[in-house]
Amino acid sequence: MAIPCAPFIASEKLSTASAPSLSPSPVILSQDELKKIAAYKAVEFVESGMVVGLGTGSTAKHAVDRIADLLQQGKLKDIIGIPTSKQTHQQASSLGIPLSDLDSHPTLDLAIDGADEVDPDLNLVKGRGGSLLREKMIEGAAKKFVVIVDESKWVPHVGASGAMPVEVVPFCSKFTQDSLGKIFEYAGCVAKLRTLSGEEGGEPFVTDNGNYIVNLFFKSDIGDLGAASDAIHRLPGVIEHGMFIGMATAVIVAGELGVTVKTKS
Ligand SMILES: O=C(CO)[C@H](O)[C@H](O)COP(=O)(O)O
Repeated sequence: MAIPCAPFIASEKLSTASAPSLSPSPVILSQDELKKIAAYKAVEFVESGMVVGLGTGSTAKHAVDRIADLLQQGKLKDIIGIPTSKQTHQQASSLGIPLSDLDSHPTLDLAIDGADEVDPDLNLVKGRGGSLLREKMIEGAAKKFVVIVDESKWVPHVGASGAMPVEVVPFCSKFTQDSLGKIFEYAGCVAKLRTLSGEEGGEPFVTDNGNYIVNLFFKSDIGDLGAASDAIHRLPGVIEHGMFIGMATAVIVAGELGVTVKTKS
């Protein structure tokens, strides 16, 4: 594994400014504080001169803020950020991070992003924020992809905690939705078009690329992820799915007991 792990201490204690020194009662950190801790740890991997993929979502937002702070303090220089969504583009440009894209920078040194699920093999579900296509393109082009999560994202298998999103073309999306459901009938799949309101029949959510999202909900483990991925890709109406199989170089997990880094063995 190329990623250096020395800066990480497995189960390292979290430092909390507000923790009373001799108090036996534990300090309960909010989920957002845990996300921030994981994000700040990941930014320790960013070095001056790097081209860095900037993820999307509430965890990645902390990493973008941190990179901007370090640039402002002069502790980082000459960073080029590649944003994975319009939302992140907006955040990073408002903070003064120089930005580019994959056309101009086809190889990234590092990408940092959150995830919706992480399984024991470090396979991910991403895209519940709707940005899975750009995330997969950009993070797939990175030499190292560091995933930042709080401990609630650990799952025993992909799809265990909720939706696995699939980006589809708007043309006859009902047909594609039904076809996706049929592929995973064996796992009790329910396929639902993502709507702005979250209500069935509502106005569809539209991605940054002008497409729709079909959320797949599984009642049981879908099994072989490679086979599942191939089956989804064979459907012509599909653009991309939210399973990030074997893509993570490292996963930084912040929990009540500390920060751990998981790498593929
Ligand atoms: O894949 C994503 C967006 O498309 C996000 O990384 C994922 O949804 C995690 O979000 P958060 O950090 O807000 O929990």
